[in-house]
Amino acid sequence: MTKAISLKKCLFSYNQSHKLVINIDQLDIESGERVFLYGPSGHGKSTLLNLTAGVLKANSGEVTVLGQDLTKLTQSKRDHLRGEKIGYIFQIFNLIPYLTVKENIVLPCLINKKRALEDYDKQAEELIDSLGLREHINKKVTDLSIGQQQRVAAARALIGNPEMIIADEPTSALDEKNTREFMELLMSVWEKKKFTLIFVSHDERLKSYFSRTISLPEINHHD
Ligand SMILES: Nc1ncnc2c1ncn2[C@@H]1O[C@H](COP(=O)(O)OP(=O)(O)OP(=O)(O)O)[C@@H](O)[C@H]1O
Repeated sequence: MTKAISLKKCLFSYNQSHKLVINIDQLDIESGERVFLYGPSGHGKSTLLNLTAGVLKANSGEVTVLGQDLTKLTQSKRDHLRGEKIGYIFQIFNLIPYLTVKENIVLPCLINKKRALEDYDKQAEELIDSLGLREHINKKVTDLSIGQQQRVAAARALIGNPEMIIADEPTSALDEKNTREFMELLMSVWEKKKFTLIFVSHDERLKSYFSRTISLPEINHHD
């Protein structure tokens, strides 16, 4: 199996002279793995996701993501890699309020050519069906419930078949029923596409959906 993510002796602090927020000796995630990353607040979960998505750059060490060492790439090359190969689902959904459900979903294809498959319109339609959004397709996203909005955000992350999906506490605004529905839909799409899935939550009950659990306090020896 090839590695989707490999961190070696990775150190990161928000300010060079201040405390280490990330101090990870080794972390490997295989392509196609579904990984549940959990840990209490402040243990660096979002920081680690931002390092693997190339939003942040490690102070030292190696952060190899989808075959490229991000510590050796410029900000703009890291941005390109993220736009082409990584779908990000946020805690706050970051949808564009004045666009419809479908317009929000196809946005990555308009911004990034490599995400724009020839049949991206067809794929948007398929995701709309898979995620139970058919009756809402032409509504503005602000007219949707919170659970529905998070499914739009998931479809937007999934369009264009990114190799990796990073989800940062995507269920934290959802109630129990919507959380269950969201998890089941995300897993049913994973069954079809087998992308690498890195899912962060402080809610340990969700770990049963994943093939591996990583406890951040066990691997991150931060200050
Ligand atoms: N932009 C920033 N500038 C300086 N320090 C930051 C910044 N973002 C986070 N931190 C600090 O880095 C540490 C890790 O934060 P991070 O958000 O990665 O943790 P987390 O595990 O995701 O927490 P939560 O579960 O509360 O979201 C915290 O001590 C936090 O205060």
